[in-house]
Amino acid sequence: MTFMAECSLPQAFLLHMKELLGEEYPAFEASYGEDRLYGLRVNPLKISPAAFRELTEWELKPIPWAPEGFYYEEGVRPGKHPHYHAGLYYIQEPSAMAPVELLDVQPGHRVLDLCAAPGGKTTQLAGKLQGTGLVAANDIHSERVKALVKNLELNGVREAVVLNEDPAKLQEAFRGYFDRILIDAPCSGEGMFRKEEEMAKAWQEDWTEKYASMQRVLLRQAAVMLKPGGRLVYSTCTFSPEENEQIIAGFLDEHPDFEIAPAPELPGFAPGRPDWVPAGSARAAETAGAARLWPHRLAGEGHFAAALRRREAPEGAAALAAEPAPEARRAARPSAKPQRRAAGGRPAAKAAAAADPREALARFAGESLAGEPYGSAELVLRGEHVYAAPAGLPVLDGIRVVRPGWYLGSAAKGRFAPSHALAMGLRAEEALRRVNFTGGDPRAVRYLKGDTLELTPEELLRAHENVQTKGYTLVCIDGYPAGWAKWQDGLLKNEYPAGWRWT
Ligand SMILES: C[S@@+](CC[C@H](N)C(=O)[O-])C[C@H]1O[C@@H](n2cnc3c(N)ncnc32)[C@H](O)[C@@H]1O
Repeated sequence: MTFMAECSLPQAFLLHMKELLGEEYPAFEASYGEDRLYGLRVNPLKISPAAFRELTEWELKPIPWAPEGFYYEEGVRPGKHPHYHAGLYYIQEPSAMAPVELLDVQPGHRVLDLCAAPGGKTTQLAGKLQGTGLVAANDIHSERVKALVKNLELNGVREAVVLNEDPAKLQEAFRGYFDRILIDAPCSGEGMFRKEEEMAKAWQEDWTEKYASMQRVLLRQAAVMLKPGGRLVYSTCTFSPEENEQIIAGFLDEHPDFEIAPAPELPGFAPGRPDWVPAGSARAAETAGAARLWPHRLAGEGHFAAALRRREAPEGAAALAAEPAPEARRAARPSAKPQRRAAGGRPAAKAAAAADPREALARFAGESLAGEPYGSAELVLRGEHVYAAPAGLPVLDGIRVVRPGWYLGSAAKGRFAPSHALAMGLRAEEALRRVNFTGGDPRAVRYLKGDTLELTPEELLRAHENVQTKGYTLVCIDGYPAGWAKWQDGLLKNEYPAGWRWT
């Protein structure tokens, strides 16, 4: 027995795995003696994997199942690099990159990430959407939603709405609405033991049943929100069949309009195990189409993912099944001109009575942006705060909406203060005034620490000579936005948010 298995893994877990894996068990157990693996995923909303590999000095090895995923060497600290603060990559465990790859997200899709915090998979989904469609990122725990919001902002995701709601309440508003749904379910986390020893210490034998009952409910709720012809991926980072094949088999038995979309044959992926489903399930055999990522069969900590397709409804029934909820119908009504409404049901006229933040935004855009990067998005107001909401969302009255869209900034007394999220969602050339530091320039880190910097007028890059030197300046690192500053008289006044600073 390895040191790790002997010292820290729960005995009941090991016995269960031994029983399940039989001959394969020694290899599984030995994997706990191996070093954990480190992964990052390049953010295609910012940079292509090839361009990032050119830019970085790190040695990166491709992760076979994720085109943007790479292993990095132990000792590298990707969270402590200016490129991290420019949102060029997300640090993610390699096998956790698999579920989104099975979801087959295409540009223009409406995607739901039902259990999204802290947002690793949401940022991956957003990358697949390439700035089109929308991703609704939901999590039931409000504290965890804060990290989700931050990660979406850091990664420059524009087309996201962030929800903090019980899925039971989402069902009506989003009935038959989504093309793709990811349920990265809360689970007993057995695949995290090598990465986080604390998880192994906390694990309890009854967790599998506790989580399985939550997972059954989540899957049923998600199914209601999927369009006929749509696809849903259910994933966990645990090995127990009770939380994996048994959940899928039970769901298929209850839902004749769903079928497994078999996982692609990728290096190291193992099939699901129908033999681990107790007798009595009519559709257990189909669970072979799921993917199991085992730590002894591939370079990753372990995951389970099953892709499910909702069959197209027969003619006639199709219209009924895809019928959106009344709220969705109202919002989906075509209008001649993009609506500009106040959030939370407040009449737009009332919200605009004082000074309209949208006018302040338009003035700011004229002075500091090349056009209006939020395009035809619906501008949503919350007091003095302005958001660009993705098109086609249903009305979300009664639902806790943490972010109704891309947060653009706020206007107090008619002056617009652009948000950090706006800076992170821009491309460098969308700002009229910018400064660029290389990743190796000490001023990049000083900017991220919140320092005021000296900057000659020659270093200030203006889109054309009519742009005033004084004003909001987009600070870029190796050409990628990292935040705002204000240039005046040779000084770059730092606008990097206090809570984000490099420490
Ligand atoms: C495995 S984690 C998600 C990790 C995330 N997908 C990522 O890649 O960063 C599961 C999440 O489910 C959330 N959760 C638990 N019960 C939930 C429920 N009933 N509805 C929505 N989210 C729930 C937890 O707060 C937790 O953040």
